[in-house]
Amino acid sequence: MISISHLYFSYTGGAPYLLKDLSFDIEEGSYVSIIGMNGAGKTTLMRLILGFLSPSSGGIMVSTKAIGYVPQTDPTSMAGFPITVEELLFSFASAKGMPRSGREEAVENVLDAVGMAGMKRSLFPSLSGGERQRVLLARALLGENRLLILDEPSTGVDLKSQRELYALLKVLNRQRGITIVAVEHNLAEAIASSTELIHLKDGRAHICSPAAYQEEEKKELEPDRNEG
Ligand SMILES: Nc1ncnc2c1ncn2[C@@H]1O[C@H](COP(=O)(O)OP(=O)(O)OP(=O)(O)O)[C@@H](O)[C@H]1O
Repeated sequence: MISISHLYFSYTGGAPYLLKDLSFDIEEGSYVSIIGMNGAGKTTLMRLILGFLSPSSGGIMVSTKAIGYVPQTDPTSMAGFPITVEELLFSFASAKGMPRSGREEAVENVLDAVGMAGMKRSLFPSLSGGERQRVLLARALLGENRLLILDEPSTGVDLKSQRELYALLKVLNRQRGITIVAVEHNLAEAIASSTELIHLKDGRAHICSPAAYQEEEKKELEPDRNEG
């Protein structure tokens, strides 16, 4: 679904590169979390995949245009803009050029999918962090999107709502076959939810299963038994 080949990127256009010679594929139906230290380039890689940035060299191929993007929720945004959940989704459906006749059903369906149908008349700014995140997820699902790209989905979401949110993402991935790519600070959830991890370190990408990642981390923490 996404194929990255010998990708180099720097914000200055030349060396030193933030991302160096990245090559990997993200298969349809996978749930991939991009992890790494602050400043490792996670958001940059996500923006490259979304096409908001262009590689310095190398290529990125994304085989679908049906991409839903879930940005980080900002609790202060839209505070003075009293739009209801339903209105927010209608305006997005309309901006996407979705035919008027199908909009109501499409909005109902995506709100159902994220468990927010009962709150469609609520004002968006009055919702909790977790509820807002669900509405943004619903918005990203409009138009039968098959690829969801999320930027730190648990930011501003309390622990209980985080658990619900990741359970929902897993259902969308495992049961509906939606491919998920998430920039993730929440390592525990990344390990529990993902089928693969992309670990960015020193400009390189290490692709591994969550189990292999945990094994590697354990080895790094263990004292070297052969020493002494
Ligand atoms: N528009 C920009 N122009 C120049 N440098 C930038 C720009 N955006 C990010 N950077 C720099 O690129 C590096 C990687 O940033 P990026 O946001 O991709 O990292 P990250 O892994 O997402 O970090 P974090 O975990 O802190 O969110 C950082 O050193 C950052 O300062």
